[in-house]
Amino acid sequence: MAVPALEVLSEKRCFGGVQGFYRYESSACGGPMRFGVFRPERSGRVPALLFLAGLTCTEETFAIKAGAQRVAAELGLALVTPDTSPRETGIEGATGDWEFGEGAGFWLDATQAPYAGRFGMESVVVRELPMLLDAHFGIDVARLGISGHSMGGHGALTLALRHPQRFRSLSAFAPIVAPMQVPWGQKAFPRYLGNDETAWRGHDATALMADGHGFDGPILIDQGADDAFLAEQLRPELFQAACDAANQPLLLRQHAGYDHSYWFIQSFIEDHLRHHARVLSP
Ligand SMILES: N[C@@H](CCC(=O)N[C@@H](CS)C(=O)NCC(=O)O)C(=O)O
Repeated sequence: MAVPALEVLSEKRCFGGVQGFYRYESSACGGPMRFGVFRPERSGRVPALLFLAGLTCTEETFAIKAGAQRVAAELGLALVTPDTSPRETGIEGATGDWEFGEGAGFWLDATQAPYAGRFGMESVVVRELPMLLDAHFGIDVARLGISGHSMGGHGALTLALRHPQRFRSLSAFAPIVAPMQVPWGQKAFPRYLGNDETAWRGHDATALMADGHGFDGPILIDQGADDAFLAEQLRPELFQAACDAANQPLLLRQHAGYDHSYWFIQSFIEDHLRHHARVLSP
C-alpha cells in the first residue's frame, strides 16, 4: 500500500526538537485525519510513544497540556498524538454528544452503518500512522510504545493486547478498562460494533486479558483517587483482577487527591516516559 502524502499544518521548535501537526488522507477513515508528532533532535531513527487521548480531545490536547516534550527530548523519544476520530463526517448522530461519534472514536474500526468506513481508528493507529512515521519522520516503527488517557487508555490497552507484535511497551492514565461493563462502552459499542456482545470482547481490555491476550512486559497504570469517573466508568479493579488471574505484571498506582484532568497527567507523565524508554531505548 502506498504511503499517503503528508500535509504540514504547523511546525515549531521545542526543546531542541520539533512539535508539528499534520494531516493526511486516511483510507481507514475515508477522509482527512490529523495527528501531532514531537520529533526530538537526534541523528538516526528514534523510537516513539503513541499517546491516545480521551473523550472530547484532539491531536493537540496531549501535546499542549501534558508537558511531555522536555523529558521526551532528553530520552530521545518521539511523541505521536492522533486525533480521537475523523471530523466533519456529516453522519447524523456523530456530533452533538461528547460521549460518542466525533471526538469519541473509541480506537476501534466500526463495523456498523453508518460508521463503518469512516470510524477506523484502530487501522489509523496500527497501520496508517506507522507507515507515515516510518516514511516521513525517521521513526523506528519496530520500537513503538503506546499509552493513553481515559478512552485513550482503553485504546492503548486494547490495541496493545490485540497487536502485541506492534507495541513493545504499554501504560495508561485513568483508562476505561472494562467498556462492556460501564455506560461509556455500553453506549458506544452497539453503535460501532453491533449488538452481538461477542464482538465487544475483542475491544475490552479486561475481557481480552481473561481470554488469554496478555502483554509481554509490565503494564503501568496511574489513576487519580479523586477522579469523578472512577467508580462508574473506569473501575481499574476489574482489570487488576483479570491481570492477577492471568499472572500479567501490572503496576496500578492510585494517587490520593488527583482527578481526571491533564493536571494529573502532567504530574506523572515523566514516570510513563521513562517506563517506555526503558523498553524502547535501553
Ligand atoms: N466534557 C466532559 C468532560 C470530558 C473529559 O473530562 N474529557 C477528558 C478525557 S475523558 C479530557 O481529557 N478532557 C480534555 C481536557 O481536560 O483538556 C464533561 O463536561 O464532563
